Amino acid sequence: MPPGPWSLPVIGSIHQIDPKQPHRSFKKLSLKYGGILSIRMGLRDRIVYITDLDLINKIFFDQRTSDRPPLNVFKYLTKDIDGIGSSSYGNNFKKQKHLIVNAINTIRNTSAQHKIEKIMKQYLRRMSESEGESFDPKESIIELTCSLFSSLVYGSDYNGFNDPELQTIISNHKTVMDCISPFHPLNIMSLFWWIPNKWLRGFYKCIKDRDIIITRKCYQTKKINSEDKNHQENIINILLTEHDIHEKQDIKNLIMSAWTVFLAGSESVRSLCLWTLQNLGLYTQMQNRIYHDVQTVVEENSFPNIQQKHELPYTCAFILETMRVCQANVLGIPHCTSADIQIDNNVIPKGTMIMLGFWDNLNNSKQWAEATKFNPDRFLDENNKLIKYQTLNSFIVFGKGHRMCPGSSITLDLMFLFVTALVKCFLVELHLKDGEKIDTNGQFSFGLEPSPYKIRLTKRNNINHDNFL
Ligand code: HEM
Repeated sequence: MPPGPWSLPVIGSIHQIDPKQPHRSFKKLSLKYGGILSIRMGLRDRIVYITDLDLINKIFFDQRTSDRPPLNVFKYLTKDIDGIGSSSYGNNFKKQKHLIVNAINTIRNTSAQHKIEKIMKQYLRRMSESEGESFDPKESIIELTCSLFSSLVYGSDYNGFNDPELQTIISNHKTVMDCISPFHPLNIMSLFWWIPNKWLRGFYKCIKDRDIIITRKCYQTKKINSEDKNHQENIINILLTEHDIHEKQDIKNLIMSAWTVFLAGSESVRSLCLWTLQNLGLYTQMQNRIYHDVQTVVEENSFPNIQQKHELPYTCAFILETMRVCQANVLGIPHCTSADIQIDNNVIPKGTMIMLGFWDNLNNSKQWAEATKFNPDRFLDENNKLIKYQTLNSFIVFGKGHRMCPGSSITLDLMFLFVTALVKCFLVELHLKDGEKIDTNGQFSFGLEPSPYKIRLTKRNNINHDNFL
């Protein structure tokens, strides 16, 4: 095993990791032990942490490092059904991933614009009600993202954010995300999975609710009106109708994969929306530039269209730079070895969990000039065209290779419509008390999200909100 800190009985070296900023603790350890190290957290075997970019890229493309660790929380979440996020690398995984990638692409080409536009309008109408007041945007962003992904994945068409089913999904989602954190007591001390406790009770209730809701969705989705198919298309429907299903297990796997897409998508986009709002408020000149570009490209009182992404490269660069500096998945999603392997002179046994230094590489001066500076222009070439992020070796925001995120393109579509529509309607300002400074370090739960902050939205004068919304 690679070198690493010594460990205490029971807790291992968990005391050396700050649960609010684990990526910074891991960075400190890597300065001492190098680009690959091992550490014991709690009662579990040593895990391997890798921050060396060349090694990370090898991990992404090696089948033997493309399993997921058998974490208790994943096991109970998925009930041992092989959904896309948690299943081991193999034929079933490859089939599921292929189906999911195709389903997401179909949605992008059919209903995405219609669905996102409809829900963004609900969100903007809601924001107009609190116009001029200062507020914490977190709750409304959770409602927005859960609503968006309920629509994209299940085809849910809620009449506003107060819908009781949507509210149940939101509250369960919060509980599940807390329990998934690698630093949650349930994941550090596996003992808690067998002793009755409040976390377990909350967790099981969410899983029960989820199963009831998804089952209902699967029945409802069959009723899609074929005349308006394009607008109503959703991921569950595509998966269940367009692919050969030979056995019951296939259906279970597909449904679990769709739920994973809901969970992974809504959670990552939620965090990204919050970072984006914060950055729009922090960098007002950049917000003005985005606004000016949007006014030039998007017609008066028209809602922006995903196709206009190509005409608004600075807006896309702003989104990519937010992802680089404010990467939510600071430690990625853990990988696991499926065989004994040798990495950089170290023998890593089969079944070892591997965590990757995403944040470290995205905020490292070795990879990015003036890495700590927020500078969207780094994603534009000399002709002001957007540089393809796929060509940048160190832009590992979505991972690469076998376990790469299947939601990368739809994330950019969603974020593009979020930023352009919001900025077209409102001036976004941070609300800070006298002398107050914003904490840009963020707080870790499952991913890294901004510490609480308040914003104020002011309506743009030259837009007719009634026509636009
Ligand atoms: C801010 C946006 C997002 C970021 C930064 C992000 C990042 C990531 C990362 C780093 C991984 C793990 C890669 C690895 O293990 O090597 C991942 C996996 C995954 N993401 Fe995303 N993601 C985002 C949005 C989305 C969206 C919108 C969806 C769904 C539409 C999605 C669905 C998934 C799924 C299902 C996996 C598991 C893939 C697998 O295990 O093979 N993500 N994502």
